[in-house]
Amino acid sequence: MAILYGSETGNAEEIAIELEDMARRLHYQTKMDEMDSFKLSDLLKVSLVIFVTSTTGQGDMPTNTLNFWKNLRREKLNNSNCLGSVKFAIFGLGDSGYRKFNWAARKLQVRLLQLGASEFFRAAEADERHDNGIESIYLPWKAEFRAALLDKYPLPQGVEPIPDDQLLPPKYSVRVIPTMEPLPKDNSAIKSALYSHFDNPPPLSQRRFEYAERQSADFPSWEAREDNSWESRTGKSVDSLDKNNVLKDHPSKYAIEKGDQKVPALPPPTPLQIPEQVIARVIKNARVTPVDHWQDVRHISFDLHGDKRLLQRVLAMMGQSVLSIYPKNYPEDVQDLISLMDWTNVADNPLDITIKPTRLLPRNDGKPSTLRDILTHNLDITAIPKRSFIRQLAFWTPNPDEVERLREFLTPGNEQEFYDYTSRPRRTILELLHDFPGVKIPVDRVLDLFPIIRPRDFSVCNGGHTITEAEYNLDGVKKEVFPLRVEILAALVEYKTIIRKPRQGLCSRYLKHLQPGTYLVVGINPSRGRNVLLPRPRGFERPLIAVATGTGIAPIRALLQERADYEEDGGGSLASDTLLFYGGRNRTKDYHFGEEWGWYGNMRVFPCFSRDPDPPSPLPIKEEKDDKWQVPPKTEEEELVEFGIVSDPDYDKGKKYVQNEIRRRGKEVAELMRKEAIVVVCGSAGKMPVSVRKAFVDVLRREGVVETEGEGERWLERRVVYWEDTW
Ligand SMILES: Cc1cc2nc3c(=O)[nH]c(=O)nc-3n(C[C@H](O)[C@H](O)[C@H](O)COP(=O)(O)O)c2cc1C
Repeated sequence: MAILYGSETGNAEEIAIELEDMARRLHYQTKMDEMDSFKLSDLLKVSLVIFVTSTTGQGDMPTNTLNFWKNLRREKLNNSNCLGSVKFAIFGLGDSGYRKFNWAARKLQVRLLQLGASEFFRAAEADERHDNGIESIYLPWKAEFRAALLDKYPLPQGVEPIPDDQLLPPKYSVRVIPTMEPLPKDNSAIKSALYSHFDNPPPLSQRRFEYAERQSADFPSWEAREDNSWESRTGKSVDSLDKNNVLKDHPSKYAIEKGDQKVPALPPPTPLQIPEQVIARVIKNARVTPVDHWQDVRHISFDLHGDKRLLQRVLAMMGQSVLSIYPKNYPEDVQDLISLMDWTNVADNPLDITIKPTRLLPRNDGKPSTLRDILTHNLDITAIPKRSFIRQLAFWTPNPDEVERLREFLTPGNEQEFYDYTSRPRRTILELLHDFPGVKIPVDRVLDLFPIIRPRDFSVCNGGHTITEAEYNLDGVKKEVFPLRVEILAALVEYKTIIRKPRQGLCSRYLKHLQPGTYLVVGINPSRGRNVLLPRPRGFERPLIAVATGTGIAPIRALLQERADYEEDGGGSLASDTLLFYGGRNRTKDYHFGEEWGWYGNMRVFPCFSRDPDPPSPLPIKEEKDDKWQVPPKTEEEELVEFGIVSDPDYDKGKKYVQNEIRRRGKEVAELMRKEAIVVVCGSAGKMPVSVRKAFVDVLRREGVVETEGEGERWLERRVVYWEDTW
């Protein structure tokens, strides 16, 4: 059985892990992986395929399915019945707050059926908005699915399912290499990496990175060698800046500072092979909201260095790109886990990893990772524990009370208790392990147990010439590659939970403490909206109606800067053709980039702040003509209801939201809609995009562009470009 998932934040992956565990207990040979790791022809080699996929973007397939999906959609497969022998089932994950609920799963199902595959069990569509989340659909579906498997494909006589309390063999293979043991003969990569960096030079990007570091005037190598205050001051690990050498390759033999290692406050730079990677040097990390504001929003600038071709590609993305930051765990948390699990003696030995999850990125210098490496860079030890983690944990404690408590969480009917212990207080894996001191996870099971850290994506918030404005010289040294400047606007996830513990997202904590001068390895890719928003040259000559709430302004600012450049370059005139609706809480607190909008002569900005006391701007003057909106005359209250301004009293009443403002500016909006504007809506998911779309349809009707709501919807689908990026 193949279990193939498409997942952005790990929910679908967790379901896939659970389904694999179930299938292994029914004696299936399984292969569980990202959809993209599977070729179409591989589908013909397995008896059953389970697809588990979430939906992202606006009804889009997740990133790790895009290759597979592209292959599946190839035109030459049409009418070929090429998947005639494939039997499949689909579990979809979505959020009914989005218009295109569970579209990825639906699209996949339709295409598989078109190509002749048959569905051997009913598809399910889980909704994150459901009271008990995805589980409320998943748990009963899984039970039925298991029963259907046993019914349709019964086990041979005398063979029983493996009970849940019996340990399955590990899926991945991890072994600690004792320091003095001769290296495995069959593993020449490890051998050469350990013994000689000449055989195995680091990739060019790593060498450039090290070169840049050494050239940097603020890297005092002598000071770094004499004491490690530099390390704790800058958070950079000195070791990672050194050339590969025998001292580094055999630290236990040659280490100078034995026993006197100060733990740096921040994790060292990522030594991982990140796809589409560039080196980013932090230039600025400024909090842009006042300290008394509830949310810490950071405006962070980076200079990008790296492969020239990739940098050219970044330029071509014209600000419509996404920076993927790979957060890491803090040394103190890693050490805490190492001590808790009794791994101290092996934590810094190289590991021999032969079978590993696809998403586990190897080191970029070809060297074997140590346990401490993978705990720092690869494994998410502060994630909220999922079911599959707890299930496995019960095997690793000798304490029967702990086993019982762990198993209780998973007993059907105890979903609420599980939720109250894990998600509600946002308890971390590390905290859970402190609650169960009997648990000692063997090193060879770490990859089976811990989830892998996912990169966090941030929309680049600058475009046009601001991308190429970075200094060509770094500390007076001529660079061999030219840096680009990209900026992000990141709202940090920090809050107190019901157990009153302050919480920080893994990436938020990492970003919060990033110091200027720090180097990171990041990924950069075009945003999903790029092709929609930037068709040259016509795209820039079309009017723009932009709607942003909070940090949703990021991709819009990049687009505005790109368009302004186009105009300056004589590409065309955008005069009076841009409307920006911005929604925040308070003008003085979260009007991100508000001071910049005056620079654009051709743009009208309508900011609205839900928590500011200033009154909403007056309703538009009604035209006293013969249109049907005139009769019968309405009271002001009725008018507010009609225009949807108070349609949802709890949400809208007395407040200023972007959708209200769109209705108030109906004339200007309709004028640009008639000129086939590009409409972009960015910010929080849920009610905002739904209300905004409704407001646009109302405006089209009210201004006589269309007659009915259905026509209004069609106008938005076909006559304008309508792009949503909400999360
Ligand atoms: C940026 C973003 C866009 C989304 N778009 C949709 C959508 O168009 N339709 C839908 O049903 N769910 C949508 N969702 C909801 C996800 O499918 C849902 O949260 C799911 O549990 C995520 O699973 P994953 O972690 O495996 O990706 C979206 C979520 C995010 C964060």
